[in-house]
Formats: sequence, structure tokens, C-alpha cells
Amino acid sequence: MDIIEIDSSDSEDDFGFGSESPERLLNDIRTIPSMTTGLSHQKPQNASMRPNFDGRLDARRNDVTNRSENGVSGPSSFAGGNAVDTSTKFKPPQFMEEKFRSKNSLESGDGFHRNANRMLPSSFMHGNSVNNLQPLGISDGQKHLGVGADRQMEGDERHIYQEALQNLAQPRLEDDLPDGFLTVPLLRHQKIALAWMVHKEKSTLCAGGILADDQGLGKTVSMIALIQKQMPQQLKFTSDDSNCVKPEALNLDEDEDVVEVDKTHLQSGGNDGKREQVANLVMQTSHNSRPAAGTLVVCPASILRQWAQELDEKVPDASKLSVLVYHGGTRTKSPSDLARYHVVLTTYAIVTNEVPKQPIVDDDEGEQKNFDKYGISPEFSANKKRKQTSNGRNNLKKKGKKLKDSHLDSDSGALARVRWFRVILDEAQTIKNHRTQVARACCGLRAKRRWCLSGTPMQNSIDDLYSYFRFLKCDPYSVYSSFCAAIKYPISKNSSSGYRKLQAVLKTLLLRRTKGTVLDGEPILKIPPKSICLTQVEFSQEERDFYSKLEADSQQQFKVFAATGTLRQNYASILMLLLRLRQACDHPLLVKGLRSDTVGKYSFDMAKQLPREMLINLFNQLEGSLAICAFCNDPPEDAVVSMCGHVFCYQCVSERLTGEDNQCPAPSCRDVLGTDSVFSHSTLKRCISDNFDDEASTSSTYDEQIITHSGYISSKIKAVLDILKSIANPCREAALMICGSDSNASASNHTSTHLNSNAEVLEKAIVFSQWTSMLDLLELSLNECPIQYRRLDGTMSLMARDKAVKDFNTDPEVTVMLMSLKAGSLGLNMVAACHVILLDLWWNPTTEDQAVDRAHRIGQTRPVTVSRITIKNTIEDRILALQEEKRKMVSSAFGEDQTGSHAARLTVEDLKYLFNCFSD
Ligand SMILES: Nc1ncnc2c1ncn2[C@@H]1O[C@H](COP(=O)(O)OP(=O)(O)OP(=O)(O)O)[C@@H](O)[C@H]1O
Repeated sequence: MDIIEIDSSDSEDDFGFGSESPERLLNDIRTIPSMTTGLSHQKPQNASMRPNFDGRLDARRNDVTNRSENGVSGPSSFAGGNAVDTSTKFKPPQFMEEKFRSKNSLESGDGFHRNANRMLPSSFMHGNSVNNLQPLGISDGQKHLGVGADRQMEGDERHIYQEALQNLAQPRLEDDLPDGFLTVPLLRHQKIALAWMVHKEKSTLCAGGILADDQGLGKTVSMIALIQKQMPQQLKFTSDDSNCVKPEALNLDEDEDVVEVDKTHLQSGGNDGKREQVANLVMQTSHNSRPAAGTLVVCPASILRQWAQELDEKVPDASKLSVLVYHGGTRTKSPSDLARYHVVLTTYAIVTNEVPKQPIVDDDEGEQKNFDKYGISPEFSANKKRKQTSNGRNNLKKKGKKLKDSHLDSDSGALARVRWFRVILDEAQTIKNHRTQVARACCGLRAKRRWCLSGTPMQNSIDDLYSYFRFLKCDPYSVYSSFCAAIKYPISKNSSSGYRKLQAVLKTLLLRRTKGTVLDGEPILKIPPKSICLTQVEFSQEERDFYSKLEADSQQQFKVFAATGTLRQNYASILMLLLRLRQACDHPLLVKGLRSDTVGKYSFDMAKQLPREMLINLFNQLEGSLAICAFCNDPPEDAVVSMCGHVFCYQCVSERLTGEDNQCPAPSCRDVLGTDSVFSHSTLKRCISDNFDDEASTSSTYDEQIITHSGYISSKIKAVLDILKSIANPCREAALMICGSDSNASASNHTSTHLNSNAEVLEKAIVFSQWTSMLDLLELSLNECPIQYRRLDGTMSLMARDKAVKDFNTDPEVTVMLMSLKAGSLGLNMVAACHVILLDLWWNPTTEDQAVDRAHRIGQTRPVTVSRITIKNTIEDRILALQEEKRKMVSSAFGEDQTGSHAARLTVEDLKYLFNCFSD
């Protein structure tokens, strides 16, 4: 077993003020005539949070927190504000650079680089050629928009440009709540977030934004602080009678009501009777109007209760918020009921069911043309998946949808029948694919202020970001063609300047800090370090033979698709081939279709009764090119097909089967899903072949039979058992075995010292796999050991999941938690664990990061060890390489280097260039 240790202790980072001082930024900006006026007349954003801006502009060095009368502190600089460092070299990611590197690069040698029309800032030139560069305003990317649309977009971008310039000069502000509104003091980075969010909610561009702090930095608490801080405005909105009865045609997004705060609410401790008044007023509204309601939080079902708990625990009784958990079959149908509460918590599934979907963006044509041009990981473009799965079906569905959308309210639920003051999407990456039902439903929610919370907003491609722009209604990028012209296309043409433009845009609406972010020389969060060990295991000889055969078959199949020019049409089949190879790395039995789950169990009897022809049809649906999960729109993991012919991930559908929202999510399909009407691959196969025996025990060679039964302990399972046993027996050898090579003595010493000093306290581990059947197999082995464990996966009810988490967090005897990546990687607080073991690799690394951060977050008191177990010389090596590329893309988009720090600082020159210098 090879163990490679990667020291991932997050490196230094800052909020953007690099070597450049804010004085210099201001001076630079003053040289732009049209901006000088704007800045010199800039008013403090809010009287209640006016900074003590006493002329010291270098916020990083002179940051003195001054508490003013109302408890507000400042000055500081907006974390979202840009640093400017003209000397900083932006290094584009290698893979993008190579893709787009031109043969004839031009360099003038004078620090600026000329193209046909203008000088380019030297910071764009490092490592890049320029002969492809055009002034962005008239670039190819915009040509296809047409003259009118082009002008419109340029007009809209001017606002973004001006906001970006203002950000450069914006001092970093902090804000806080008076005593009595939270049970915990806000951490400094949360105070900065609060000031930024209050500011953003007043923005005329789009009221809201993206809080993209790393997992575990306390975004939930920051958001609760915002709700409390802005409660007077919320109450004003909900209690305004005229507001309540405005007709349907009301354009909420123009309905900006930045009203001066009625501070008596905050200063008097909050519960001043106004909240009750609101409910009464709302009750008076007619049935046809949309009542004005408070804040809606949308999150995955698995963290619904955690939100409720945080709202309960972090808000003291004196200023309690009324909270409704809007979930379950008995939930109210009355919009007025929703409007009674300050905060309504619900799930993405319910939003998808209740809110009319916005139409699908009609981007096929453009996308088709751009696949080759852009080169932005098209293999993983969600759009591509859809294209491969459409076969004309989507057009029909789309037409049906449009018809349906024309009478929106007739079948929409209560969530869609109110006007929200604020909508918060937690784990907002859920809507990253803008074509999915969930994304379109979220965009259909009516709200004045909109927020996305995500530690990993970008996972697969630049397209992920479009969905947020659309939800936030951030013009001009909320229109897909404008997004492509202004952001996506420039990146494809020249990754360096393209990414820098994206960074400039993002800094106007996104705030991101990592765990390594440094504030005034101090890390924003002092938690023990995290070390990541890549444990590369060898297959046994039987496993290797099994894998090699599978690989050869897959390659053969792939060659056939390639030779017949049908790779695209067979996209889903290719994913299936890859899936089997990945599963073979975990345990050969996964490939053979182990089914010990409830879905298989209950539907097998039903399947036996179905006509053979129907079984074959269902089987073809499952195997065919339409196999994309109708819930998450990803290639299905552990695919199952419903009686209505729609395909899902086993876990996605199981989650619904245990809840009340069991309607099929496919467009125009209202079938009710049940445990007996959802069929797995192996169930169908066995029924079609009239072979009701366990498939694994037949059709196999002798060698295969040795390894394709549940009693076989695969190499991966052996590896994880070794690690778990060594955690259960802490000693120096064990520590070295988990973590270490001599080459990284410091991390190993760290672990062993720690183990010694806590020898009496059993350490805990979370084990993640993306396949529940792998967790089943691991369970069989754990049952043989004296290790107590719990399990969490998507098939369990919310109550059962809560109990499992609670047991793990509180019972010292329970030392292992088995979690499915899909159900357990988001939102949960599990700092009881200081070991995380990843049994298999996911396509994008951010999903793994999310999983790891269940343990590595505020509240963790011990160093966290992450073990990633892979098999040597398999597809897993290639997934590792792909993950690396995705990391580069994400860090380029956010302007972070490989260590998470901000490598590239934007300058005023950069902005002028990136936005085609509107002020020139
Ligand atoms: N100011 C604070 N004081 C004390 N505890 C805090 C504070 N802020 C956050 N926490 C705690 O830190 C933990 C992580 O916070 P939270 O769940 O809000 O993080 P997050 O950024 O939303 O993470 P994720 O992206 O994983 O959902 C929680 O247990 C929360 O109660």
C-alpha cells in the first residue's frame, strides 16, 4: 500500500489587499474621469453602519475597530473588495493556456501589449499570447447578440464595471448586532460578511449575492445575523398594506424599497409587537393577491432540521424568530399561513414541486456551435448530457411546458403564492445546472432579495455560474446569450483575460473566504490543520484479472462507438461503462449488481408480474441514452427506473419514497412513485431472463465467483478496515500507518502526539462512499469487529438520519459513521470525527471537499486526517488527474492559486480593459 501525504494546510491568503494600498487604488481610480465624480459623492451606505473613516485608507494595516453607539464597528475593507497589485503576475491554468495558446504571440516589450485597437495591461500578458484578443465590447462573443442586444448588454455591463470600480476603493467594513440578537458573538469574518450583505441588499444591480465561504466557516450564522439585522425592513415589507394587495402583474424585481431602518426595533430588543401586526395585516389580504412573506430558506432535506436547530440555538428567547418548517404531507396549503412567519424553511424538492418552472433557456444552437470553440471541459458540460438525452423528446416537453407555464397559478403551491422578502438558497450548487427543474423552479420564486450560499459554487464548468446569475437576476448575465458573450466566450478565447473579467464580475456579487484566509496577519479561523493522505492500494490477483477483463470490454465497446461516429449518442452508455470500472475498484460485486436495498426488495415481486415486453422497455430506458436522473440531472448512480419510465439515482428517488413528496419530477409526469414501482437494473434483468436466482452466482467464471460474493473482502475494504482498526488502537505505529511517510514527519508527529495525549478518548471516523451497496459490504465486515457504527444514506427518513448523526456526535462508543456521499456530504456538523475516509473518487473534487468539511469546521478541536483510498493503475488514476484540472478551473474563476490564495489582483487598468473601458 503506497501512502502519499499531501500537506494541505491552507496557505496564506488575504481579503484582497495585497501589496497595494487602498490609497494607491483610490489614486488610480481618480485618474478615470467618469468615476471620479461617482466616488467623491459616494455616501455612506447606511447611517447605522457608517464607518469611522478617518482618512486612514490602508485598511489592512490600520484596521482599528471602532465601536459606535449602536454597536456597529468599522472601518475595515469589504472582503469582496479587490486588491490591486500591478506587479502580481496572473498565471493562467496550464491546461487552459495550452488549449488556447496562439502560435504568434505579440509582445511590445514596454509593459503594455498592443493589439489592433488598444493597449493591454501587462498583467494579462504573463504566459499568454495576445493575438486572439479583441476589445471585448466588439468581440466575436458579442457579435452574435445583434446590434440592439449588444448595446443593451454594454449598457448593463457599465453598472457592473462601476460597481467593480467602487469595490476597489471600498473600505472593509464590519457590522454587528446589538446584544441580545444572537447567543454567540459573530467572528470577525462574519462581521465583514454581515456588512457586505447589508450593503448588497441595497444594491441596485441585484439585491443579494453569493456568500461562498468555505464549508464550515459559519455561513448559516452569518445569514441569521443578516435576517436579524434587516428585520425592520422585512417587517416593513410584510406589513405594508398597499404592498400586500398589489396585483399579480407587479414586477417584484423593480420593487426596491430600501427604507431607512426603523432602529427602534433593533434597539428595543426586537419583539415590539410589530411581528404580530404583520400577520394580522397579511390575513386581511384578498385570496387573489400574493401576501408578502418574510425570509424563505431552501436547503437539502438532510439539513432542514439543522437549520431549525441553528435558528433556535443561536437566537436568544428575547428576540426569537418565528420559524416554520414547511415540509411533509400535512404542511399548510395556505399562503397566508406562510406569511405569518419570519422564516420559512423548506427543501429543494418542495420548491420543485410547488413553483412553476421558468422556461428552459433556449441555448441549444449556440451551445452546439460553441462546444468545440469553448473547450471548457465539454465532456462534463451538463448541457451535453441533455443534448445526448434529448432525441427530440425535450422539444415536445418544452412545448408542453410552455403551455403549462401560461396558467402558472392553477397548480402551484403555497410557496409560489407569496411574495418573499428574501429567498436564501443554502447549498446553492444544487441549482448549478440551470436546465434542471429545481433550478428553474427556484428562479420562479418571487423575492425582493436573493442569496446563494455555497462553499463550492462552481463544480464542473463555467456554466455552473450562469444559474446563479439567473436566480439572482443579475443583468446582463442573467440572459444566457449575454452570459456567453460577456463571460464564457472571452474565457474560451483567452483564458487569462477571460478569467480576470470573470473575477471582476464575481467580486461585485460574491464574497468568498477560505479556511486559509488571513485577516490582518491572522487566519480568520483558528482550527487545527487538515492533512490529506492518498492511499494507493494494489488489487489482489483475482480482482486485477476481473478488472482487466472489464476494462478490455469497455475499451472495445468505446472503440465501436468511436468507429461508428456515435460517441455523443452513446454518452449515457459510456458513462455506464465508466461507472462499472469505478465500481470494480471498490468491490467486484458492485459491478454484478448487488442489491440488498429496499427498492430492489419491494419491487422484485411487482416486476415478476409485469409483461415481459414492458420489462424490456423499462430495461432499455435504464440502459439507453436517456438515462439521466430526473431529480439531480446527473448521470445516475445506482440507476433505477420507475413504472412511468423515468430514470433516477437510487438515492435521489429513495429520499422521496421515504418522504411525502413522492411525485415523479419529470416534466408532465405526475405519477406517484412507490417502493414497489421502482426497479433496479438487476431486478429487471433477472425477471426478463426468468432467472430469479442471484445473478452473481451464475454466469461467472470460477475465479469471478470467488470475488463476486458479499463475503469477499475487497482490497479497498481491507484498507479501510486497517485504518479503522488503527484508529481504534491509537499508538505511534498506527498513526504512522494512517498518515505517514517519513517524508512528512511534521504531520505524522502531529497526529501521533495527538493520539497519545487523547489515548483515553476514542477517535471517530466518517467513511464516505457514493454507493450504498459498498456501505452494505463494509457493514458486513464491521459486524465482525468490535467497532460500533451508525449509517446515514438517502434511503433513511429524516428522523432516522438525525438520530444516526446524534448518536455519532454524542455517544462515545459509536466511533464510525458510514455515509453516502450524496446524502451526507452537505451541511451536517460532525466535528466529533477527526478522521475522514473517502472510499471512492467523485468526478469533481469539490464534492469530496464538502464531505471532508463535515469534520473540518468551526468547533473542531483536533487535527483532521483525510484518507483517500484508490486502487493503483485503474481508472481512479485518471479521475485524480481530472479532478486536478477541475480544481485549476475553479481557482482560476475565483482568482485563487493552487493553495487557495488570491494569486491575481485586479487593477483599475484591468477593469478598464476587461469592461472595454466604458469611461474612456
Ligand atoms: N460565531 C460563531 N460562534 C460559535 N459557533 C459558530 C459561529 N458561527 C458558526 N458557528 C458554528 O460553526 C459550525 C459551522 O457553521 P455553519 O454550519 O454555519 O457553516 P457553513 O459555512 O454553513 O458550512 P456548510 O457550508 O458546510 O453548510 C456550526 O456548528 C455553527 O453553529
